[in-house]
Amino acid sequence: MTDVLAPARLGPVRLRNRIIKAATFEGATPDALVTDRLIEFHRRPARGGVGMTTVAYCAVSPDGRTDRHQIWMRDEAVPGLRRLTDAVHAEGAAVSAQIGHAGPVANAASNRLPALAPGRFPNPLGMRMTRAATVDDLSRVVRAHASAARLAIESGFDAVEIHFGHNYLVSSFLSPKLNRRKDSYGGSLANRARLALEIARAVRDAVGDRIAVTAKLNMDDGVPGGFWLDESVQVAQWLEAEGAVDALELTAGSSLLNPMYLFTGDAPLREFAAAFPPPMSWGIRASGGAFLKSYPFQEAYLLDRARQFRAALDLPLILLGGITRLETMELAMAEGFAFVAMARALLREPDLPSRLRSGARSLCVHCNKCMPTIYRGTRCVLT
Ligand SMILES: Cc1cc2nc3c(=O)[nH]c(=O)nc-3n(C[C@H](O)[C@H](O)[C@H](O)COP(=O)(O)O)c2cc1C
Repeated sequence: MTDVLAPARLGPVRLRNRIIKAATFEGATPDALVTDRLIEFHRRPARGGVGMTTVAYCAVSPDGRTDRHQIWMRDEAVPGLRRLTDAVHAEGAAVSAQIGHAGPVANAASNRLPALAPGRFPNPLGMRMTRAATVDDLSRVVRAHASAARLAIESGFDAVEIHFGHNYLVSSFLSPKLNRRKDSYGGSLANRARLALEIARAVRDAVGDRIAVTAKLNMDDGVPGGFWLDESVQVAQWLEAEGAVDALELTAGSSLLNPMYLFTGDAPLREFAAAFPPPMSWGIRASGGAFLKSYPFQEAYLLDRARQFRAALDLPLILLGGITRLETMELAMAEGFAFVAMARALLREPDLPSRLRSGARSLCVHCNKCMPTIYRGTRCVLT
């Protein structure tokens, strides 16, 4: 059986094992540039034994950030990113840059730029209306992904992960609920998936086989009328046919409409509301139960859905979602997944991978109180 702790190939890159640190926005880039704190954030899981860590989030343009404190890929960011990738490599791990455009999840007020979306609708984070993207906007976004991927190579990254999930821009185009366009980017699934495929192709053309390309794709949005498995499997098959990605990481949920669906576990309503100034905090508290719905946590809670992709594709797949134990990783390997990705368990214990073989158990309790810390420096509140 495939050993999750043995070296593996991800496209052109060799990883020392099959455990990937999933993207968790670090809240460590106040000037939208790399800081020592961001480097330390990634050095820890690298030293702790992951095969690859993922820097989140590297927006492809200033309006593609969820807020103005996030890095966007530009020449000025390269020297800092180079220091970061050197630090991770020195620990023996590889490093991926999550690139993407936040679309309707962008905070327009913070960015001082409109949030792009398939159409015009309220953007709760910036308390503004989104701007319906024109075809020219979309071409600019496609080119920006290619350029971000080229900068990732220049910065020493081993991979880029394109964000196709969580109702960020591409995921909002995939959603039949959010995308009501009448042009060639709306309507049929082929039209709603056009942006995803154009971006994947542009990124692959830009990087060739110099680095690995992965995409983090929503299997479902967790929203009535949203993007659902049957459509997502088809999009994954189109991505496979394009040969544009070396692996797919399977996720779920909507940062815009149902954030807890991403995570499962407790909904940290009080802590989340406290992360915002009034009147946002009052609004969150008032509508909290509806916005921050809690779902019971289960080990490998995305596995049932991910199996449908495993059955329909040859492409290497990365299983994500509530993976905390070596047995679960072994199960994922036995079921044909090529990698596993972990987020919260590695915030709790960045060195967990190095202790798995000796029987270590994760101390993460899925309280999700790490989630609202993204505004002040992402961390596990229990450490
Ligand atoms: C604090 C925090 C920040 C996150 N930030 C991102 C992000 O920037 N991009 C992303 O795609 N997912 C983000 N996620 C989601 C994780 O990558 C992952 O999909 C989710 O936590 C489920 O994995 P887990 O059960 O191993 O935690 C974040 C999760 C947490 C807890």
